[in-house]
Amino acid sequence: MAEASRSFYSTLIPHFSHPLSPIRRNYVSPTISRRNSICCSVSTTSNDSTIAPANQKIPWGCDVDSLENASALQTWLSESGLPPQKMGIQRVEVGERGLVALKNIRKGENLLFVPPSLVISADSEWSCPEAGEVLKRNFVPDWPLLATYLISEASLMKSSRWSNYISALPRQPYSLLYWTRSELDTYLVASQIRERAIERINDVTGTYKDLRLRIFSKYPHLFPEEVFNMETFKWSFGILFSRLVRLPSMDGRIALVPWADMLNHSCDVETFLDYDKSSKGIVFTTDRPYQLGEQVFISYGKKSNGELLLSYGFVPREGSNPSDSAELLLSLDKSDKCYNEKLEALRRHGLSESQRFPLQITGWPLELMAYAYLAVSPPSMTRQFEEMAAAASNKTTSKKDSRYPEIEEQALQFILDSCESSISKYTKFLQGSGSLDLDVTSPKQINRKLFLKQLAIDLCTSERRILFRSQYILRRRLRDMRSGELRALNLLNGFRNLFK
Ligand SMILES: C[S@@+](CC[C@H](N)C(=O)[O-])C[C@H]1O[C@@H](n2cnc3c(N)ncnc32)[C@H](O)[C@@H]1O
Repeated sequence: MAEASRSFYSTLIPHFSHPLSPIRRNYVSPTISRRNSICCSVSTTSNDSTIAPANQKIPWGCDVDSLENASALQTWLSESGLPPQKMGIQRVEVGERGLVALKNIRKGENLLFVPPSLVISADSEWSCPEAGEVLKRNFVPDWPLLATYLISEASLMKSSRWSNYISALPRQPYSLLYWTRSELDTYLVASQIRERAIERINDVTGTYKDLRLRIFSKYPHLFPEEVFNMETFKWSFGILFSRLVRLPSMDGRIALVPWADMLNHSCDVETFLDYDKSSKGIVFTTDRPYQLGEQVFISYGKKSNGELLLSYGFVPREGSNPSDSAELLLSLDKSDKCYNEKLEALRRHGLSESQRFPLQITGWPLELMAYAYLAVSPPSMTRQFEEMAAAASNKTTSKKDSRYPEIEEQALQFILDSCESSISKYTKFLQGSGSLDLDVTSPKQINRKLFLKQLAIDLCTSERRILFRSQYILRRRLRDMRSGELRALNLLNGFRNLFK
């Protein structure tokens, strides 16, 4: 459940990179439910899955709302050293299963303690030690290592130490990893999160293919294809994306924390899981009081609605997420006389001809403005291309707030045009999708397609709202700027007439 976005909280994580197949680094948004949030169904029946046909059923895990497996997990955890807790697993309104207060809880109270012996990390012992040694000898990084570990332990069923934990994990975790390419293309046509989902799917596919080529194929007795295949990797990565925790007090180590990973996300809370050095366990302290029976939440990090959909498969209620953002795509004009010079300058700073920038309801980043200056600057400003490109990159060292008054109006108009073309894509999708308003909290209640469509509608509505706000601000600024110019021109003409 961590996020390795730029801010490294102990959040539940989506971002991984692996040296086997280098991940493409994008400009990451700095910051991404109706009544209650709704999740995406993952039980795909179509066979146009981007990764692999989803016809092979994962033989482990349970239905996402299974309380039976969750209570077996609770019993096993208590027997294995989990101290008595102030919360219990129950069916909940937000997130299907979750943790609920078993007594009144004060603000600032420590609500959870999971000993390190019950945590899964890259250092965990393998039931099949030989398999673990092979991966470590090949310097497989933490993300793919943990994904392989999870499959390896899951395949051992009852003989794995983690059998009760794995049985309580969702058989089909929610996330955009489970949307087929045609679902992404149809429902997320307007949103930039579609690109992020495709990149992520490609990264997972690439990681699996690299592991297969370099390791699994060489040790088929340790990694048989019936067990270690694309489908099982999709499952294990889905679990990692939606449940992994980054622990700041352990140098940002990533881990699966059974029990703690039953906590659902709320945009209203700011508490995170972390390792507590004095009590030597994973803890979390409440930032508000809870009453007996109330659902307890943590924060998965300051993520936009799109990022939450991407990794966790749900979209918070419109306007309820202060970290929400919508990505705006800006591109250089290919017919620009200085196109090549601008592109080279961008490339020198790790950028390309098209870049995504996050817009928030409160405004947009300086990098976006710098990119816009570069995009509209005339040949006479060639000498400034370099500093504009540097400011457009997200490197903290470059000066970002340079202003170029002579092209400010064109830059703002350029952003406005991109904003309006993006709005029209959202509007086309939303109008085409009709006013579907399904009051559902479980994917089981509804046909998969309708369910995904509703998620897409929720996402697009919230992203378009941010774009509308930016459009309003941009139009107002341009209007003020132009009326100011007009006034100055009138004044000048007045003087001229006077002297005539
Ligand atoms: C770390 S798990 C939390 C426990 C999970 N509910 C379970 O029963 O296994 C993260 C998953 O919980 C669900 N979830 C968490 N917060 C949610 C929210 N605010 N709204 C809807 N679903 C949520 C999503 O399915 C997400 O992928």
